[in-house]
Amino acid sequence: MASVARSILKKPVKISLVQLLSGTDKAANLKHAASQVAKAASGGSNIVVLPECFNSPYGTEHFPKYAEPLLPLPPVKDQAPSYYALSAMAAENNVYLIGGSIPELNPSTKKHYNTCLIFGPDGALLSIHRKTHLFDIDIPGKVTFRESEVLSPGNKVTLVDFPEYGKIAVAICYDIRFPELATIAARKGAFALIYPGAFNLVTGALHWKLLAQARAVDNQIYVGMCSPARVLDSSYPAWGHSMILDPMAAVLAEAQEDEAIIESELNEEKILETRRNIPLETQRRFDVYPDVSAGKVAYEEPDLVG
Ligand SMILES: NC(=O)CC(=O)C(=O)O
Repeated sequence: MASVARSILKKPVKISLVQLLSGTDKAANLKHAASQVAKAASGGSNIVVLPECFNSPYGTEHFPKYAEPLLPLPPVKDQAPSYYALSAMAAENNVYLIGGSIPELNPSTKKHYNTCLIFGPDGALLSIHRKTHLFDIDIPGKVTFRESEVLSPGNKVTLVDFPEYGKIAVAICYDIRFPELATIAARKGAFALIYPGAFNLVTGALHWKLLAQARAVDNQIYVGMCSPARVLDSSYPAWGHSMILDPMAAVLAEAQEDEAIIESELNEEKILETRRNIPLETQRRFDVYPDVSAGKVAYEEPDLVG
């Protein structure tokens, strides 16, 4: 039997997911995001989450046009308006901000990424997650998408320490389909898995809630999935239905398709109770499936920040 890191949530924390309505005007998107983050914070949230590609439309044709150079950190102010807008949103509202994602350009390699920036309440950058599994699918006649035509993948599991509360794993959208990433983060002590994500009307209807519940029930921790609001006349209408689930995979809060802010309070007792009642962590049989735990984990690699 294997021992695992306990999930630690030092004190209850209120989290808000902003299901944001974005359009084609980046400056307007940033301004609107700032007003919605302020609204979420004024309701008492300590952690606020924005959706995938909150500053731009979602689509391979849009990524290069909206991309900002972030490296070397800190980025040049007038080239990275989204970075500085997110930092200001966190500082002005005294919240931790999981800044959805933005298209990123690495100016030296010319590679593009789908990148989440995470800021602390003082406005300092805490971590960066680049979407690790690119969304390349083809369901004939329904949905075809090839992020890899434009984007490069990130290469790590991102576990962010929020010193007052504990650790949160952050990944983006298609990353949720890979349970290994979530399980590694949970074993390293995360109390929540947060996924900014933009599923579509085909896969959203089939898999969005299923995957959220699967990751919660696999790992017995909180899960949050934060979508853009649905814009039916856009090239990629998002599924919406941002949701927060508890460690038993019960839905605590769910948006519909329109812009909305959903919130929940997370506490450690619910994690511990779930793990007491269904004690998966002491029942695992790594002697039967040792390869699952033996892989080299890129989480150990240096983060871009720090
Ligand atoms: N947009 C994504 O990255 C993922 C998605 O829509 C899906 O997995 O389905």
